[in-house]
Amino acid sequence: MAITAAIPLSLPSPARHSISSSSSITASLSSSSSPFPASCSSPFLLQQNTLKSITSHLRNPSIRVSASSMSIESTERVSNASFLDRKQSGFLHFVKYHGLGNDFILVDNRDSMEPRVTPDQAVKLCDRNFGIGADGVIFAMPGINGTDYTMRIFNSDGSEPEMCGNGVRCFARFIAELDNLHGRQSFTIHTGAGLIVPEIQDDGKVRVDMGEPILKASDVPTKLPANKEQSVVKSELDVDGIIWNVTCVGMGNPHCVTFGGKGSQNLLIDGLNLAQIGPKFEHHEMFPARTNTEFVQVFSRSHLKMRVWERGAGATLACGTGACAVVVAAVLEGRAGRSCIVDLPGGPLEIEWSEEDNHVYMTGPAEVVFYGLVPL
Ligand SMILES: N[C@@H](CCC[C@H](N)C(=O)O)C(=O)O
Repeated sequence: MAITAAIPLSLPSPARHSISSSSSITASLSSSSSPFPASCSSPFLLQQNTLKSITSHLRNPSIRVSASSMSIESTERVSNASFLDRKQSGFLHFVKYHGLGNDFILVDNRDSMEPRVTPDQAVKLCDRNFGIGADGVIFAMPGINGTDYTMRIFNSDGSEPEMCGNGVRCFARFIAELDNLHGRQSFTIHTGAGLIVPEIQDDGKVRVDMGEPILKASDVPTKLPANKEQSVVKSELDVDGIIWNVTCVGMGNPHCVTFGGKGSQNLLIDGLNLAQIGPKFEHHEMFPARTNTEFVQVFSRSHLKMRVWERGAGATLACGTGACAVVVAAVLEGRAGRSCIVDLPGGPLEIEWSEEDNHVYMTGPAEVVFYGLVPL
């Protein structure tokens, strides 16, 4: 088995970056039994371990370092073609991205509506010990219904969600690398949650029109009793005998947002044992499609902090759709205004629920982690 990882040493800016002209380095590794060298348990460790030894050679653009188990060449010497254009059968070319630590394997699937990776393979690729390690696998596919692209995603458990906010920002940066956007910084994406429009800003962050939140209980979906507006706001949910107050919001995918239990003032989220309580929300009978759950602490009317237990992925460092759902829930419960900074374990997101068009707008970063090649 073999794996190749190309390591970006200075993070590229989106539309201007081309892989072959960057200062990235391609490392090819071979091992009879493992995709990684003995000293590395994952491609990310490879990046950490090899960075020190290769940075000293960076000033020479035609560097070539060889060792019995490893060869490192500048991309200029390897190929003039894009890394992702070098298709080899039996191997998957991918780029790993993250949005505030919510990490994804991005696959160029623009030639087919059939995902290149099955759900079972996605589970293996996402494994943090035996695979690449990620919260999900995202496919860039041809657009349908007049859109420029289609985005599909598998969670790390192989299930397929309708949408992913951090994933869309990564998707936008991936497309900017793959396609000549002719100076355009914005395009349209068809997702399971409908039309999504990201825009790459000059500072490299991505602002995404996430569309309108879904509040109708049966559409979220939740079986919790709805109020007269047909939504579930600050309703009681019994989780193993503990009563939580929850607001249910759909951002294409389902979210259950809680600011605390019955009678409690302000939830202190740092002390929560997510691994213990998260699955009880996710698989609660009130959520027929399972649910993502956000636990929220309020600092002010424009500053919130959340931790998330994701459906199909567990505790993650960030959740874009979750942050959007949190601001919608905070507004509905009268806890915050429509424009908030939401702190997540991986960093902050700017969220605005526009009064004008009822759409939610999310702004945040998306970064390359590394380029890779893995046998399927
Ligand atoms: N992390 C994502 C959400 C990914 C999908 C989620 N696990 C689900 O099953 O709905 C985000 O940033 O929105």
